[in-house]
Amino acid sequence: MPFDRTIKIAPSILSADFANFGQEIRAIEAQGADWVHVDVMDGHFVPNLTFGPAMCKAIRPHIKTVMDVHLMIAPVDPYINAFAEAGADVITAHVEAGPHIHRTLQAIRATGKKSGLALNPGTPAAAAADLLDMVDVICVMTVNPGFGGQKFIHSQLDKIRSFRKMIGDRPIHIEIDGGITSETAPLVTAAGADVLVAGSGVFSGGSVDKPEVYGQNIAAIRAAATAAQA
Ligand SMILES: O=C(CO)[C@H](O)[C@H](O)COP(=O)(O)O
Ligand SMILES: [Fe+2]
Repeated sequence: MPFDRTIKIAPSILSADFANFGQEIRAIEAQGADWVHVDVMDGHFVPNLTFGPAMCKAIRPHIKTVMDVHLMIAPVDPYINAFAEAGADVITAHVEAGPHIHRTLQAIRATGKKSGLALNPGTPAAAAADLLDMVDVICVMTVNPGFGGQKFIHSQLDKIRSFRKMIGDRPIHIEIDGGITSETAPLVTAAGADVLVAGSGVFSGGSVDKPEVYGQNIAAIRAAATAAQA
């Protein structure tokens, strides 16, 4: 996974057809997805339940790009090896998920995978300041985690700008998760983001029988994002 800051679109399969993940993943990749974002929820850290490592392992052979696993679970540490073995390329944990996030990031790095650190909307950028040497991806949540299709929280733009300054020229992606559309994409890339997760923004209106809609949605988000990139 070589580092560069060209805009990457990471469709979240939370908005895909759950009975058809293999075909859905092949469709979004054929239509231009750069990463595939997988939202793991435990019904405890967030008020929703989705997938575990077995599901990640089952979909892995369908992913040719990057498997970006967003863990919304607490505790995290007992499950890191399972998600690494399931084939994740990026494993992201939440700073709010426990008292020992530095240990969690060490454990992710020890698997040889890229480490991600996610922050809820109520958590300031400063919470990550002493962790940047342990992090490959900062994930700024622009919705409260737990559900797709929520409205973008504009107050997070200042946090993205703070991270852009804090990171400087370190090889750390700034990923934005929640409420990304072709309207909100330019706001976040102007503020400094380079990886854009989009669930409803990519999947709405399309299907495996109408994959060109995924392509149009991805292209519209990418064009708006790229034109505004800081
Ligand atoms: O982590 C998430 C929710 O907790 C999802 O990745 C995110 O909400 C994507 O969905 P949408 O683009 O529809 O907001
Ligand atoms: Fe996510």
